[in-house]
Amino acid sequence: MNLLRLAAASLNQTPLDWAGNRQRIVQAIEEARRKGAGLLVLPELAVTGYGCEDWHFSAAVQRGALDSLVELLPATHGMAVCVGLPLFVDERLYNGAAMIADGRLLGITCKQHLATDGLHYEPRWFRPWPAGAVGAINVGGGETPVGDLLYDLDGVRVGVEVCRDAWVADRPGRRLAQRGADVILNPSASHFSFGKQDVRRRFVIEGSRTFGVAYAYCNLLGNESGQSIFDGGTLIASQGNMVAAGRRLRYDDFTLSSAAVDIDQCRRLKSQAFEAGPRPADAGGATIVCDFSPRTSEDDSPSPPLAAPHAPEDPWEGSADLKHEEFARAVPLALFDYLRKSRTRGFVVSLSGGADSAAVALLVSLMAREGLGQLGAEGLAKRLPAVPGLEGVTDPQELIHRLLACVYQSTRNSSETTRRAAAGLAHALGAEFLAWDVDPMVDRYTTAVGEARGARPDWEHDDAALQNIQARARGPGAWMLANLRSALLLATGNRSEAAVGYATMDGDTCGGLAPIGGVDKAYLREWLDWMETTGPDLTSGRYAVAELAAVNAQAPTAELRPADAAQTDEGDLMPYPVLDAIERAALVELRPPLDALRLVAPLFPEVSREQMAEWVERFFRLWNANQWKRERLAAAFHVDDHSVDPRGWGRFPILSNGFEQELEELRRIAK
Ligand SMILES: Nc1ncnc2c1ncn2[C@@H]1O[C@H](COP(=O)(O)OP(=O)(O)OC[C@H]2O[C@@H]([n+]3cccc(C(=O)O)c3)[C@H](O)[C@@H]2O)[C@@H](O)[C@H]1O
Ligand SMILES: Nc1ncnc2c1ncn2[C@@H]1O[C@H](COP(=O)(O)OP(=O)(O)OP(=O)(O)O)[C@@H](O)[C@H]1O
Ligand SMILES: NC(=O)CC[C@H](N)C(=O)O
Repeated sequence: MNLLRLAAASLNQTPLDWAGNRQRIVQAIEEARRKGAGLLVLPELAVTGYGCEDWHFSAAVQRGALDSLVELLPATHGMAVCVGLPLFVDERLYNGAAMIADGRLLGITCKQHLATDGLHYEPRWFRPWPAGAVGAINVGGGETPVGDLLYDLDGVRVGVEVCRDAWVADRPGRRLAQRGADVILNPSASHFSFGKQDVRRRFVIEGSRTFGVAYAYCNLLGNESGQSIFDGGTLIASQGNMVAAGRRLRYDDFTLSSAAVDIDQCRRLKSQAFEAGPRPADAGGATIVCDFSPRTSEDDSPSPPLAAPHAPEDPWEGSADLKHEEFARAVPLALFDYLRKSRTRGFVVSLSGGADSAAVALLVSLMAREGLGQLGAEGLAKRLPAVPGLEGVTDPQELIHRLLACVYQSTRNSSETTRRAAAGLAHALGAEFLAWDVDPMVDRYTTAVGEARGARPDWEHDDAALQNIQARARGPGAWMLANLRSALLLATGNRSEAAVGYATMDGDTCGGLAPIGGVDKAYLREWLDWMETTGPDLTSGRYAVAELAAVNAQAPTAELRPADAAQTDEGDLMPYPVLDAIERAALVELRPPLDALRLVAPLFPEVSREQMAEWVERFFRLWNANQWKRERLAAAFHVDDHSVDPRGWGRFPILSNGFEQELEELRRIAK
């Protein structure tokens, strides 16, 4: 048998953390060696971190990456390892993946298809490497080939697709297979979004089947640099079957999977099924030959196909509620890494008893529970050295009490229902709960401004100003509490309200981080219902919060107008499911108002066309008027396939003509 034990590791890296990134790389190499692996793939740009932003341009960073690579060489003794780093060649910067074998740097493959989609802006820093081209650079005093390379490790031929290379129709994998690749490695930095792992599984399995290779995929893990979440979730496929799949969304520094693949069987499949045509004479590229053999010991056997294409330890991956499970894991992990990497001591949430702030507090508690479940008390305390007093805390409620403070801030328009819901939820989670009244502050401002202007604001004429002063009066106290605890103030805004600016700037937008800014309100309410009755299947068991009933029973309301106005969000705006449908038509599909109406109207047959036209117009007007606000919202995690965050997915001019002509057309035709 011609067996090779392949390993793929996901790493929780941090931009510019030279020593830490190296340490995790070395730990993964050691673990792979313990598992008997001969070849290991590590994530894209793992040496520097993927999210270095404009510091990718820095010559010092580029030199630091090569120095780090040279330092790593001895750690690869007895193994072949592929690891990503930026590379400056002939006045241009490339996204590279170095292949090291038994301490020797063989070459660096460069990414051919840069990520430009969604929240990726790679072409700002990197250039795509032309297929077939080969160059050279000097690393550590030696000439190293770079570019479109195939590595021949004592007869086992290994090629590399760097992340997006595998997402395009014209995959380099096909040419690598034609040139004789037995194995393709994919070092990735592929951000989390709902359901996306299934796409990755498909191209890994299909790559292995159609190219007749063994395919090993790895990704970054956790919240690397602030906003993007990475799943981890290593994958290894052979002959069209998944043979290893790592666990996703873990709190570890790294995770590793390995599988033994039979190179002879891959070659058999290739000769029987791969439409390679004649071996191309002019495909270009270079094959780097090395006498190091990555093959496994005699007593290994080929790994059998997995029963399901995900980690066998994680049945939640096959759940009908996968989206809810993913949300309950991805955002808490992102919060954990944010807390850890920002070296702050915990979180503060202004808790209203409504859905948004309840969801934010709940996500923090899920972070604490799952962090404790996965890492144990000692492991968790070690990962959060900036938070005092965590040593020996084994009770999740006690842990949450240390990490989360919630405050209810009433005005005369607050109700007993919301106060009780807030107190009940904070208690159920174990969070510290405080309450104070902000009415005196609201009164002071209203009186002072009114007296100075010679007219006290009233509800008939000054509705928005009187609402906003209440939301703003809640800011200073919440910030003060965050300062006192050296904690992060979490903003509670969701994507639906960001789309239409339904929030007070410097009021309920206060905060440094917006955990639910990436999801729409209709989904959030669905998730909260599920959290009340079912909940995720955590390490410590299934976790549902019955006390959410008091939150879920309410219609979303800002509670800013006097009680007799019976204010609701949907009364001010439109039903949230309608808002989300218009948002998708307008922001994802970039449809003008009339097209949006034609798309959305059939989804809600109970709504008259006139009413729907009014809501479509309202959406476009509010969307247009509030770009400036979105530019100032706290950073949100990217979790859905789109977002309204101008730093990431959704860009729009702050000033524009506001669809005036298109809205005129909408009104004319809708009548
Ligand atoms: N293009 C532009 N560039 C820069 N700044 C711009 C601007 N246009 C307005 N502005 C400024 O923004 C101000 C208006 O913005 P802002 O003060 O935020 O207030 P605004 O957007 O007018 O009103 C806030 C809305 O959010 C709702 N709300 C508030 C709080 C909580 C909740 C809830 O759901 O709980 C809902 C409230 O019912 C109201 O409909 C203007 O006075 C002006 O100074
Ligand atoms: N009485 C309150 N005490 C503390 N914070 C409040 C209070 N009222 C509003 N807030 C803050 O303002 C935010 C915005 O209110 P908003 O109504 O949009 O959200 P919510 O009350 O959490 O949910 P919902 O919209 O479903 O009622 C809240 O999430 C909360 O952080
Ligand atoms: N780093 C990348 O190349 C990302 C590619 C791909 N579009 C993804 O999101 O996974």
